[in-house]
Amino acid sequence: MIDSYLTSSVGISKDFLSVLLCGHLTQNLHQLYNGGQLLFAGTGNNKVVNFDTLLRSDKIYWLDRLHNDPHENAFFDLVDLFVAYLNRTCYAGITGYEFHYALYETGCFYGRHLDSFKHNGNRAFSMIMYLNKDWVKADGGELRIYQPGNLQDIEPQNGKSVFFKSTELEHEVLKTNKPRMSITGWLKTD
Ligand SMILES: O=C(O)CCC(=O)C(=O)O
Ligand SMILES: [Fe+2]
Repeated sequence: MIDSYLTSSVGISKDFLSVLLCGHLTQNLHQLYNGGQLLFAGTGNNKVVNFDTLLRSDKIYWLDRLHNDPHENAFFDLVDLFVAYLNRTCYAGITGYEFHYALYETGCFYGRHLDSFKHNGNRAFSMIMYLNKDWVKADGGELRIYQPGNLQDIEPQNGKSVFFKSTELEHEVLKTNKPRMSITGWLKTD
């Protein structure tokens, strides 16, 4: 993931999460969704909310070690290893992170945006991991990344992870034709 990030500014790994862990996390996400625990991403915030609800229609739930969920914790263990490696080899200076599950219902999208705004200024890197078995092109829901003179469309296939600088790359999620699941997060600096 880091190699491809260094060559093209967009890191992609096909198997950052194992198939087994993807299965468990997908199950968690289904349970949270069926239990009504996923909430519209803008809900309950400050004035940023109005802007967000026009732009995005995904539902989210924040992961937390305090949930004591073995699979969420296995996920965080993996992120800890990745962050330690990134800090050691690239002097990235990451001191924290935040991750949420996301579910885009059929017809949902997330318009073109940058992840790092004033209100979440210390987001350094964006990471997205997809939890969608048997995703095909007709399902839509690509992550579209804008680089100067170049559009990159990434299909949200199971286990695939994407990594890029939050302050630099604008991106959007194209309309999905079936429910689309992921874990999205940010590596942060002080
Ligand atoms: O799910 C994706 O592919 C991207 C999500 C995203 O851009 C975000 O949550 O900020
Ligand atoms: Fe984003």
